[in-house]
Amino acid sequence: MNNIMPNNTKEILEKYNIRLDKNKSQNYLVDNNKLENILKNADIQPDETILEIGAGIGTLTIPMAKKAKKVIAIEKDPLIADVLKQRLIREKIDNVELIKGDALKIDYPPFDKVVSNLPYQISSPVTFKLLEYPFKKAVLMYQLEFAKRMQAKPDTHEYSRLTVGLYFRCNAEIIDTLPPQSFIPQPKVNSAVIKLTPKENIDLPPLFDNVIRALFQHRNKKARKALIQSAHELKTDKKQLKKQLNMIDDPLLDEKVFKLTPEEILKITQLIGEIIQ
Ligand SMILES: C[S@@+](CC[C@H](N)C(=O)[O-])C[C@H]1O[C@@H](n2cnc3c(N)ncnc32)[C@H](O)[C@@H]1O
Repeated sequence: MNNIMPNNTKEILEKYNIRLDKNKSQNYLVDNNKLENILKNADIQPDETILEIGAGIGTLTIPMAKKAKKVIAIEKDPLIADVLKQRLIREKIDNVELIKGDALKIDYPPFDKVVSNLPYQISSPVTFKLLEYPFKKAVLMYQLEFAKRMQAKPDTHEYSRLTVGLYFRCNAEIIDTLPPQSFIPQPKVNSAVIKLTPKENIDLPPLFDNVIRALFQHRNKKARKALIQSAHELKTDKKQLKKQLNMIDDPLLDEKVFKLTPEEILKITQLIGEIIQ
Protein backbone atom coordinates (compact mmCIF):
# COMPACT_ATOMS: atom_id res chain seq x y z
CA MET A 1 0.00 0.00 0.00
CA ASN A 2 1.32 3.40 -0.97
CA ASN A 3 0.76 5.36 2.22
CA ILE A 4 0.89 9.10 1.74
CA MET A 5 0.94 10.03 5.42
CA PRO A 6 2.38 8.05 8.29
CA ASN A 7 -0.37 6.35 10.29
CA ASN A 8 0.50 6.15 13.94
CA THR A 9 -2.93 5.27 15.33
CA LYS A 10 -1.66 2.05 16.94
CA GLU A 11 1.29 3.81 18.60
CA ILE A 12 -0.93 6.59 19.93
CA LEU A 13 -3.42 4.10 21.37
CA GLU A 14 -0.59 2.18 23.04
CA LYS A 15 1.06 5.33 24.34
CA TYR A 16 -2.15 6.50 26.03
CA ASN A 17 -3.15 2.98 27.01
CA ILE A 18 -6.48 3.20 25.19
CA ARG A 19 -8.44 0.04 24.46
CA LEU A 20 -10.94 0.61 21.69
CA ASP A 21 -14.43 -0.73 22.22
CA LYS A 22 -16.35 -1.98 19.16
CA ASN A 23 -19.55 -1.66 21.19
CA LYS A 24 -18.99 2.09 21.29
CA SER A 25 -18.51 2.27 17.50
CA GLN A 26 -14.77 2.73 18.00
CA ASN A 27 -13.38 1.42 14.71
CA TYR A 28 -10.48 3.67 13.83
CA LEU A 29 -9.28 4.33 10.33
CA VAL A 30 -5.74 3.06 9.69
CA ASP A 31 -5.70 3.10 5.90
CA ASN A 32 -4.10 6.33 4.77
CA ASN A 33 -5.02 5.96 1.12
CA LYS A 34 -8.67 5.93 2.18
CA LEU A 35 -8.07 8.87 4.49
CA GLU A 36 -6.48 10.82 1.64
CA ASN A 37 -9.48 10.05 -0.54
CA ILE A 38 -11.87 11.40 2.08
CA LEU A 39 -9.83 14.60 2.33
CA LYS A 40 -9.62 14.93 -1.44
CA ASN A 41 -13.40 14.63 -1.82
CA ALA A 42 -14.05 16.99 1.09
CA ASP A 43 -11.96 19.61 -0.76
CA ILE A 44 -11.56 21.72 2.38
CA GLN A 45 -10.88 25.42 1.81
CA PRO A 46 -9.06 27.80 4.20
CA ASP A 47 -12.24 29.79 4.93
CA GLU A 48 -14.39 26.77 5.81
CA THR A 49 -15.65 25.42 9.12
CA ILE A 50 -15.82 21.64 9.24
CA LEU A 51 -18.00 19.60 11.58
CA GLU A 52 -16.65 16.20 12.60
CA ILE A 53 -18.79 13.72 14.52
CA GLY A 54 -16.86 11.04 16.40
CA ALA A 55 -13.41 12.59 16.15
CA GLY A 56 -11.62 9.80 18.03
CA ILE A 57 -7.93 10.52 18.51
CA GLY A 58 -7.92 12.97 15.60
CA THR A 59 -6.99 10.86 12.57
CA LEU A 60 -9.19 13.07 10.40
CA THR A 61 -9.35 16.09 12.72
CA ILE A 62 -5.67 17.00 12.55
CA PRO A 63 -5.21 16.95 8.76
CA MET A 64 -8.54 18.75 8.37
CA ALA A 65 -7.51 21.44 10.87
CA LYS A 66 -4.40 22.07 8.78
CA LYS A 67 -6.60 22.92 5.78
CA ALA A 68 -9.71 24.52 7.32
CA LYS A 69 -10.44 27.75 9.13
CA LYS A 70 -11.89 25.73 11.97
CA VAL A 71 -12.89 22.17 12.89
CA ILE A 72 -15.69 21.49 15.34
CA ALA A 73 -14.82 18.02 16.65
CA ILE A 74 -17.39 16.10 18.70
CA GLU A 75 -16.30 13.05 20.70
CA LYS A 76 -18.41 11.28 23.31
CA ASP A 77 -15.76 9.17 25.04
CA PRO A 78 -14.07 11.48 27.59
CA LEU A 79 -10.80 9.47 27.74
CA ILE A 80 -10.44 9.58 23.97
CA ALA A 81 -11.39 13.26 23.82
CA ASP A 82 -8.57 13.93 26.33
CA VAL A 83 -6.07 12.14 24.08
CA LEU A 84 -7.21 14.29 21.16
CA LYS A 85 -6.87 17.41 23.30
CA GLN A 86 -3.30 16.51 24.22
CA ARG A 87 -2.42 15.79 20.58
CA LEU A 88 -3.80 19.17 19.52
CA ILE A 89 -1.70 20.93 22.18
CA ARG A 90 1.41 18.94 21.23
CA GLU A 91 0.95 19.75 17.53
CA LYS A 92 0.17 23.41 18.33
CA ILE A 93 -3.20 23.23 16.56
CA ASP A 94 -5.48 25.94 17.87
CA ASN A 95 -8.37 25.97 15.37
CA VAL A 96 -10.20 22.90 16.71
CA GLU A 97 -13.23 23.37 18.95
CA LEU A 98 -13.40 20.08 20.81
CA ILE A 99 -16.83 19.25 22.18
CA LYS A 100 -16.94 16.34 24.62
CA GLY A 101 -20.46 15.04 24.30
CA ASP A 102 -23.08 12.97 22.56
CA ALA A 103 -23.58 14.15 18.97
CA LEU A 104 -27.28 13.29 19.24
CA LYS A 105 -27.84 15.48 22.26
CA ILE A 106 -26.11 18.74 21.37
CA ASP A 107 -26.89 21.55 18.94
CA TYR A 108 -24.21 22.03 16.32
CA PRO A 109 -22.62 25.44 15.79
CA PRO A 110 -22.81 26.68 12.18
CA PHE A 111 -20.57 24.75 9.76
CA ASP A 112 -19.85 24.64 6.03
CA LYS A 113 -19.12 20.94 5.55
CA VAL A 114 -19.43 17.81 7.63
CA VAL A 115 -16.69 15.21 7.27
CA SER A 116 -16.71 12.19 9.55
CA ASN A 117 -16.03 8.54 10.06
CA LEU A 118 -19.34 8.25 11.86
CA PRO A 119 -20.10 6.10 14.88
CA TYR A 120 -22.11 3.41 13.10
CA GLN A 121 -24.47 2.89 16.04
CA ILE A 122 -25.97 6.33 15.48
CA SER A 123 -25.83 6.41 11.65
CA SER A 124 -29.56 6.83 11.17
CA PRO A 125 -30.46 9.45 13.83
CA VAL A 126 -27.31 11.48 13.20
CA THR A 127 -28.00 11.58 9.44
CA PHE A 128 -31.57 12.78 9.97
CA LYS A 129 -30.23 15.34 12.47
CA LEU A 130 -27.65 16.61 9.97
CA LEU A 131 -30.39 17.11 7.39
CA GLU A 132 -31.88 19.79 9.66
CA TYR A 133 -28.77 21.94 9.19
CA PRO A 134 -27.68 23.84 6.11
CA PHE A 135 -24.34 22.67 4.68
CA LYS A 136 -22.40 22.76 1.41
CA LYS A 137 -21.24 19.17 1.37
CA ALA A 138 -21.02 16.05 3.54
CA VAL A 139 -18.41 13.31 3.26
CA LEU A 140 -19.40 10.55 5.65
CA MET A 141 -18.37 6.98 6.38
CA TYR A 142 -21.09 4.41 7.01
CA GLN A 143 -21.52 0.67 6.94
CA LEU A 144 -21.81 -0.30 3.26
CA GLU A 145 -25.36 -1.65 3.68
CA PHE A 146 -26.47 1.61 5.24
CA ALA A 147 -24.80 3.65 2.50
CA LYS A 148 -26.64 1.61 -0.14
CA ARG A 149 -29.95 2.54 1.48
CA MET A 150 -29.12 6.20 0.95
CA GLN A 151 -29.18 5.82 -2.84
CA ALA A 152 -31.60 2.91 -3.28
CA LYS A 153 -34.38 2.62 -5.84
CA PRO A 154 -38.06 1.87 -5.05
CA ASP A 155 -39.05 -1.80 -4.97
CA THR A 156 -35.65 -2.92 -3.67
CA HIS A 157 -34.70 -4.34 -0.30
CA GLU A 158 -32.61 -1.23 0.51
CA TYR A 159 -35.35 1.31 -0.27
CA SER A 160 -36.26 2.92 3.05
CA ARG A 161 -37.36 5.96 5.01
CA LEU A 162 -33.76 7.15 4.77
CA THR A 163 -33.77 6.95 0.95
CA VAL A 164 -36.91 9.04 0.64
CA GLY A 165 -35.88 11.45 3.42
CA LEU A 166 -32.69 12.21 1.52
CA TYR A 167 -34.06 12.13 -2.02
CA PHE A 168 -35.35 15.70 -2.34
CA ARG A 169 -32.65 17.19 -0.13
CA CYS A 170 -29.33 15.78 -1.33
CA ASN A 171 -27.62 13.86 -4.09
CA ALA A 172 -26.03 10.82 -2.48
CA GLU A 173 -23.04 9.15 -4.11
CA ILE A 174 -20.89 6.30 -2.82
CA ILE A 175 -17.36 7.48 -3.54
CA ASP A 176 -15.35 4.70 -1.92
CA THR A 177 -15.76 1.32 -0.25
CA LEU A 178 -13.52 0.03 2.52
CA PRO A 179 -12.82 -3.51 3.71
CA PRO A 180 -12.70 -4.33 7.45
CA GLN A 181 -8.86 -4.24 7.25
CA SER A 182 -8.99 -0.46 6.86
CA PHE A 183 -9.87 -0.14 10.57
CA ILE A 184 -8.77 -1.23 14.01
CA PRO A 185 -10.46 -3.11 15.52
CA GLN A 186 -11.84 -4.57 12.30
CA PRO A 187 -15.62 -4.28 11.95
CA LYS A 188 -17.53 -7.36 10.74
CA VAL A 189 -18.83 -5.57 7.65
CA ASN A 190 -17.59 -3.48 4.75
CA SER A 191 -17.84 0.28 4.91
CA ALA A 192 -18.46 3.03 2.40
CA VAL A 193 -17.86 6.74 2.09
CA ILE A 194 -20.86 8.73 0.88
CA LYS A 195 -20.76 12.22 -0.53
CA LEU A 196 -23.93 14.25 0.03
CA THR A 197 -24.47 17.37 -2.03
CA PRO A 198 -27.56 19.38 -1.09
CA LYS A 199 -30.11 19.99 -3.83
CA GLU A 200 -31.37 23.50 -4.39
CA ASN A 201 -34.83 24.98 -3.82
CA ILE A 202 -36.15 22.43 -1.37
CA ASP A 203 -39.63 23.40 -0.29
CA LEU A 204 -41.04 20.24 1.20
CA PRO A 205 -44.45 20.26 2.93
CA PRO A 206 -44.12 20.36 6.74
CA LEU A 207 -45.74 16.91 7.03
CA PHE A 208 -43.32 15.22 4.63
CA ASP A 209 -41.04 13.63 7.24
CA ASN A 210 -44.04 12.52 9.34
CA VAL A 211 -45.58 10.85 6.30
CA ILE A 212 -42.36 9.00 5.46
CA ARG A 213 -42.04 7.84 9.04
CA ALA A 214 -45.65 6.67 9.10
CA LEU A 215 -45.38 4.85 5.77
CA PHE A 216 -42.09 3.06 6.38
CA GLN A 217 -43.21 1.71 9.73
CA HIS A 218 -45.24 -0.64 7.51
CA ARG A 219 -43.21 -0.83 4.31
CA ASN A 220 -44.93 -4.03 3.06
CA LYS A 221 -48.47 -2.75 3.57
CA LYS A 222 -50.58 -0.59 1.30
CA ALA A 223 -50.11 3.13 1.86
CA ARG A 224 -53.67 3.68 3.12
CA LYS A 225 -53.32 1.02 5.82
CA ALA A 226 -49.81 2.16 6.78
CA LEU A 227 -50.96 5.74 7.25
CA ILE A 228 -53.97 4.71 9.34
CA GLN A 229 -51.92 2.40 11.54
CA SER A 230 -49.35 5.15 12.14
CA ALA A 231 -51.84 8.01 12.50
CA HIS A 232 -49.97 9.07 15.67
CA GLU A 233 -46.99 10.05 13.46
CA LEU A 234 -49.32 12.45 11.64
CA LYS A 235 -50.58 13.75 14.97
CA THR A 236 -54.14 12.92 14.07
CA ASP A 237 -56.91 10.67 15.29
CA LYS A 238 -56.79 7.14 13.87
CA LYS A 239 -60.56 6.67 13.44
CA GLN A 240 -60.97 10.07 11.86
CA LEU A 241 -58.07 9.45 9.45
CA LYS A 242 -59.48 6.06 8.50
CA LYS A 243 -62.82 7.64 7.67
CA GLN A 244 -61.18 10.38 5.62
CA LEU A 245 -58.80 8.09 3.72
CA ASN A 246 -61.50 5.54 2.95
CA MET A 247 -63.44 8.24 1.15
CA ILE A 248 -60.52 8.93 -1.21
CA ASP A 249 -60.27 6.84 -4.34
CA ASP A 250 -56.62 7.31 -5.30
CA PRO A 251 -54.59 4.35 -6.63
CA LEU A 252 -51.51 5.65 -4.82
CA LEU A 253 -53.15 4.80 -1.51
CA ASP A 254 -53.58 1.21 -2.69
CA GLU A 255 -49.90 0.81 -3.61
CA LYS A 256 -47.49 -1.00 -1.30
CA VAL A 257 -45.23 1.43 0.52
CA PHE A 258 -41.93 -0.01 -0.76
CA LYS A 259 -43.10 0.48 -4.35
CA LEU A 260 -43.98 4.17 -4.02
CA THR A 261 -41.49 6.55 -5.62
CA PRO A 262 -40.39 9.62 -3.64
CA GLU A 263 -42.50 11.77 -6.00
CA GLU A 264 -45.57 9.63 -5.23
CA ILE A 265 -44.88 9.94 -1.51
CA LEU A 266 -44.76 13.70 -1.96
CA LYS A 267 -48.19 13.55 -3.64
CA ILE A 268 -49.54 11.50 -0.74
CA THR A 269 -48.13 14.11 1.65
CA GLN A 270 -49.98 16.86 -0.19
CA LEU A 271 -53.16 14.81 -0.02
CA ILE A 272 -52.72 14.23 3.72
CA GLY A 273 -52.00 17.94 4.18
CA GLU A 274 -55.37 18.75 2.59
CA ILE A 275 -57.38 16.39 4.80
CA ILE A 276 -55.63 17.05 8.12
CA GLN A 277 -56.09 20.75 8.63
C1 LIG B 1 -15.78 5.08 13.89
S1 LIG B 1 -14.94 5.93 15.16
C2 LIG B 1 -14.07 7.16 14.24
C3 LIG B 1 -12.86 7.70 14.95
C4 LIG B 1 -11.92 8.56 14.07
N1 LIG B 1 -12.65 9.69 13.50
C5 LIG B 1 -11.31 7.74 12.96
O1 LIG B 1 -11.73 7.91 11.82
O2 LIG B 1 -10.44 6.94 13.21
C6 LIG B 1 -16.30 6.81 15.88
C7 LIG B 1 -16.00 7.66 17.13
O3 LIG B 1 -17.24 8.22 17.58
C8 LIG B 1 -17.30 8.18 19.00
N2 LIG B 1 -18.73 8.16 19.36
C9 LIG B 1 -19.55 7.08 19.54
N3 LIG B 1 -20.80 7.48 19.78
C10 LIG B 1 -20.79 8.86 19.74
C11 LIG B 1 -21.78 9.85 19.91
N4 LIG B 1 -23.06 9.54 20.20
N5 LIG B 1 -21.42 11.17 19.83
C12 LIG B 1 -20.12 11.50 19.54
N6 LIG B 1 -19.15 10.59 19.38
C13 LIG B 1 -19.46 9.29 19.46
C14 LIG B 1 -16.54 6.94 19.39
O4 LIG B 1 -16.04 7.03 20.71
C15 LIG B 1 -15.42 6.92 18.33
O5 LIG B 1 -14.30 7.62 18.80
